[in-house]
Amino acid sequence: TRTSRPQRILKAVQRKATVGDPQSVITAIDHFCRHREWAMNVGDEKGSILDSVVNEVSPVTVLELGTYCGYSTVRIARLLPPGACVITLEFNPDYAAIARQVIKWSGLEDKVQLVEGASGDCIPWMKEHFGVQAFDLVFLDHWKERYLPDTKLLEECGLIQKGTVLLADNVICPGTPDYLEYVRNSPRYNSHYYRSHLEYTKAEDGLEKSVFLGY
Ligand SMILES: Cc1ncnc2c1ncn2[C@@H]1O[C@H](/C=C/CNC(=O)c2cc(-c3ccc(F)cc3)cc(O)c2O)[C@@H](O)[C@H]1O
Ligand SMILES: [Mg+2]
Repeated sequence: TRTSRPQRILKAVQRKATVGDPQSVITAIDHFCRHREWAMNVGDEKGSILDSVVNEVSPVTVLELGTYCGYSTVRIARLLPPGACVITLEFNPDYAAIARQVIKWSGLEDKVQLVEGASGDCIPWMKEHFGVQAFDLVFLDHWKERYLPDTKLLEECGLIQKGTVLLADNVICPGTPDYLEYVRNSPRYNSHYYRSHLEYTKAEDGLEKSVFLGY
């Protein structure tokens, strides 16, 4: 096919959503992915759980690993008060370009810093480049085998401190067994599994919320 799936998702947003209205962007993507073409957005069901965790944490600085088309970036940013922001990492330049347009369409560009690069390369620069002390919330939704190494890297860089909340997508499907084992068995995390479904399907999936308890 001439266009990519992310390009078709952006077209659906430009056709169906209202500029400056984040909810209409979310609704347009969910409708397209449910009725036209499945895509790996966190989706509406798990997205509502993400919303509730964002509202509970009311974070000032959020880190998202894996922007893709920016669907969860918009979900998170729309709930942030003035002065709060989400830094989202994406190493695929084509996806990053689409996500920038989706985020712009939603009118939330002032609350979002999209960084093009691999998480393993960017995380060590977070403090220096963005003046981040520690993240209040980290949403993990990138390559599943990167969840654990990046969590350890965030710990080593002092970007996870007492009270930081990690929220991980897809802990059942596709699954992140080594990450789950780590956060569930570590005495330094308090973990909770939110049972749900794989986006736009009836398959089981869920989000794991892990609160760092400090050293
Ligand atoms: C180290 C590094 N640094 C920066 N960006 C990175 C990065 N590693 C990946 N990225 C970026 O993040 C997104 C990748 C997301 C990976 N997500 C999934 O694979 C995924 C898959 C499913 C799924 C479930 C059942 C199926 F049958 C098929 C697929 C559902 C999901 O929700 C997923 O998230 C993508 O935009 C990629 O470029
Ligand atoms: Mg996912």
